[in-house]
Amino acid sequence: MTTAAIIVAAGRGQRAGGGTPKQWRTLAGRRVADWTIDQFRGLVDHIVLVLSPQDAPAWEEFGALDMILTAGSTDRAGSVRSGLDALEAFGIEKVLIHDIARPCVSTRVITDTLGALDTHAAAAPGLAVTDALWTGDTDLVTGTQDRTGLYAAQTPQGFRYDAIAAAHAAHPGGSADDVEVARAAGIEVAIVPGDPDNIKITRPEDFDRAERIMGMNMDVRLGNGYDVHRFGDGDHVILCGVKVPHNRGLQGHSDADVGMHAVTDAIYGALAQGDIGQHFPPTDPQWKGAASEIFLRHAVELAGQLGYRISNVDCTLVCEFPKIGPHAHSMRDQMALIMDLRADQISVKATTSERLGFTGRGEGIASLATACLVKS
Ligand SMILES: Nc1ccn([C@@H]2O[C@H](COP(=O)(O)OP(=O)(O)OP(=O)(O)O)[C@@H](O)[C@H]2O)c(=O)n1
Ligand SMILES: C[C@](O)(CO)[C@H](O)COP(=O)(O)O
Repeated sequence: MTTAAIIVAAGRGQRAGGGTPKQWRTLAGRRVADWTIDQFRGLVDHIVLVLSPQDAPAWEEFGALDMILTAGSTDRAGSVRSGLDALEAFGIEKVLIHDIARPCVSTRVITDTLGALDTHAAAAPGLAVTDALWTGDTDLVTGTQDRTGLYAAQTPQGFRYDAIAAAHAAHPGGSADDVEVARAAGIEVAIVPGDPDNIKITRPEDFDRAERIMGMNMDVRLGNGYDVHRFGDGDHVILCGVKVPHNRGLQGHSDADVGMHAVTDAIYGALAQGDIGQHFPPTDPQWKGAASEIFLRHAVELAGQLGYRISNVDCTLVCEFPKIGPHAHSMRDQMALIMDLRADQISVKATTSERLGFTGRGEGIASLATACLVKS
């Protein structure tokens, strides 16, 4: 079934204060929007980001990524409708609708909601109300409200695409959420277990709460990689995916890209998934002369499959020659492309070993790398 997530991000975040709309403010080192969007990557086929026409930098930035962008409206329901319209030609069967302001949403909540659509026309996470409920007038309690059968509604709310698109088109407006729109059209909505951590950033103090939740749930992994290749005949070396002219070549079973091998091993190391030789044995003739980006792509894919996001990578090449400095930026950009990361998440640097040891004598090149992976 073709799936999509519509992430509504056109609100102005008035109640959160702070001047800048809450989705563009920083939470635990990254913008709220980045956390939220990343949670849906790999779980759905398409992501639609609904943006305000006022947020010009976001249009430019996210337009360069693999997302569908569309303009939101002055109310949430209008923004959702715009997201649904943007998906019209994509043959979507299941669609999730999520607030950008819920960055702590877990993979479990997303997959449960999506999974419930196998047997239900609509499903959404809800939390049974456990606190007593009062009615009040300014600072006085005026009564107690029966909490039986009451739930706090969360997102993502999931629907069969055709049904929710028709329901929104027919709705007069003024809905609290998409479940209300669906129910008004006679669609039955199943409740999947919500998550107390799936808070919506609404007021200023919610930023601290969300940061605490993220800190508690975050699994940060570090891995290191080390590799050496000796020089042999040749007129160039391949380092971090870039061909560098040199009076020697590097010897190896593959293309001997010592830098990329160290980075690949650092990722496998962080995942506790062995090393490059285990995944691509040097005894296997199919890897003879292979481009090392095959290995790096595999490690990156494995990280994604295991639910990790690569936060950053740092790679150091150790050699007297060739000089790395003039090529370091191209190496960084090439690895960013292969790993689908931003350039500022990758560092490629070099050092000599002061003419000491095998690298100092020009017998080969060594490389060290560190990778930081995060699961939240
Ligand atoms: N015209 C709107 C209003 C809201 N939203 C989105 O709907 C979600 C939930 O709304 P809310 O928390 O009310 O966000 P804001 O409208 O931004 O906040 P406020 O009401 O405090 O201004 C948010 O992800 C928000 O960006 C939207 O896309 N378009
Ligand atoms: C859709 C929603 O997140 C469900 O809880 C919520 O209703 C939207 O936010 P608002 O604060 O009600 O605008």
